Amino acid sequence: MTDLNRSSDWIALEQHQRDIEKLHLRDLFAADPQRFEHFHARLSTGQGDLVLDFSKNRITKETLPLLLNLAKTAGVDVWRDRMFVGEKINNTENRAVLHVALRNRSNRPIKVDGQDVMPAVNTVLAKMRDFAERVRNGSWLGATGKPIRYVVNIGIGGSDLGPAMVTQSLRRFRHPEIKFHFLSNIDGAHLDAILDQVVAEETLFIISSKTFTTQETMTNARSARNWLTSQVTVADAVAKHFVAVSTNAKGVTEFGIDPANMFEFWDWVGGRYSLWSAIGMPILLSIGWEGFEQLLAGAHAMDRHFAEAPLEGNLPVILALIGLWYANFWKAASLAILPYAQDLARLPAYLQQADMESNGKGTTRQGRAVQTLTGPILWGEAGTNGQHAFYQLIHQGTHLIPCDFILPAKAEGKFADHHRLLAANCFAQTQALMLGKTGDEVRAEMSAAGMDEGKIKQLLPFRTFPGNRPSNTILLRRLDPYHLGMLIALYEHKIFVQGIMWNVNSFDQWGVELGKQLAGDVLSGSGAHRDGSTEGLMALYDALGKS
Ligand SMILES: O=P(O)(O)OC[C@H]1O[C@H](O)[C@H](O)[C@@H](O)[C@@H]1O
Repeated sequence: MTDLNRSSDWIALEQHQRDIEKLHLRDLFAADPQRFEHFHARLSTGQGDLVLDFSKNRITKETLPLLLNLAKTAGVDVWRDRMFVGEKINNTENRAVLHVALRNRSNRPIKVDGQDVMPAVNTVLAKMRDFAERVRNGSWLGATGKPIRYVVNIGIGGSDLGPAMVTQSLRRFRHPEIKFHFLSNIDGAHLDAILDQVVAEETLFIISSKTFTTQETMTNARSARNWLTSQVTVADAVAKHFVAVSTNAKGVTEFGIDPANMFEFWDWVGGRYSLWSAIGMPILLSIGWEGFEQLLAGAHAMDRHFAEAPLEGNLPVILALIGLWYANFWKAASLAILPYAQDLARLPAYLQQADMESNGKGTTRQGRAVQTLTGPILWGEAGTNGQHAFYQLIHQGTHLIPCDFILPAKAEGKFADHHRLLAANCFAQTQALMLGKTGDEVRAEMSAAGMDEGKIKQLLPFRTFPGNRPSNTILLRRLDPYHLGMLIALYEHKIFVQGIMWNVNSFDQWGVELGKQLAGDVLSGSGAHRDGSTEGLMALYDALGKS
């Protein structure tokens, strides 16, 4: 395949960027009162509504068609179809990429190696449902006969971030009597802090690990097991207080967990795409089967849209193209995710793994060095908190930071009256970024406030805002399982499209291996890869640790 950045489509986009570089969004809006109409897309199903407003971007009506040409040249639609039929598009691991099968509520057969995966998916879902119902209704008892009141998920990366983010995001739908904790860090402080908040006899530990070999998870699991058996001394304690989610049945059995208490998934589920699988067990325990099914249904609705909608009206495709437009043609290195919903506070962390572990790559699918910038540095924080911390840089700093604002429309909960303020801030920020504030406006404002000319002159440069800073706004009808499913799947497919266009394999993660390997060397004292800095630090660590 020829590099996309040498194609005529790419060159046309470079030229187009130069042509519109000087245009200000203010003027583009003034020139086209219908700009919002032209530049927003919406997925409405019976149950859900998700709107993507991309009008506040540095684009004209020529931009998207040019980007769509590039998407077609890259074969986005062909690769998308290959994913949905279960082809092994994860070429470095020779695996299919089928998180879409986990939420395939139509049950249409999807085959891997000639075998339909749907019966196995449905069997595990049924087993999960049965188990979750017993825990939730109090009929699953701990070893001393008490119902479960605490769930501790032990996992890291994809076996932590998805369930933790979704459980927190769907706080309002949670089981009223069960508390959830997510243990991930190898730092004993994490385990300590969580064990302080639970009662052994009423605690269920879920060991979540695709491989069941991850150092952090296995260490925490062993320590948790020791703690539990020291607290609950009756026979069979582990069987009543530990379940496992994994693809590695052998590892689970060796750990001492009954295969009956293991929930399986498969190698065609990437860790960072696994919350829809048995890895979602904490979500299911928290919100119950109906909620979990809604989460799957919302994602499935987005899958169908992604699979079926023409590229020009396809939300994940549009979001991907706009991201690529900034990364490759404006050299914007980062992307800020700004959810205006406190319950979505972990979404940026979740998307960091989803996006950066997927597209943070420098090697093409064919094994050559990529020639363009690839996955963005993703970061963010819930609004309005971020406004009082880092938005300064987004408004007046020297970096171009494209932003995704995310807002549920429905005001809910005990203090729903706050929601108007929240929404007003969200809209105002996107507007401020886009419009900025001209010198004339600042001057008029200051003189209206009675400021003298000397002061006005002095402060003018500091109080002007350049504006022309781009953002998308994603509006959800409400924050519920269905809409969250839509939202997560939107980003998953966005990442997919960008990975195809950058010609990287979004579904491996070799980049995390070296650190793991060296940690092993350091621990064993083999010193195989030692250097002066590391030697020095380790010696001081030993000395200071003993002082
Ligand atoms: O689920 P596990 O096999 O324990 O893996 C947990 C995580 O660790 C790995 O190092 C990868 O970077 C992640 O993609 C993965 O989600």
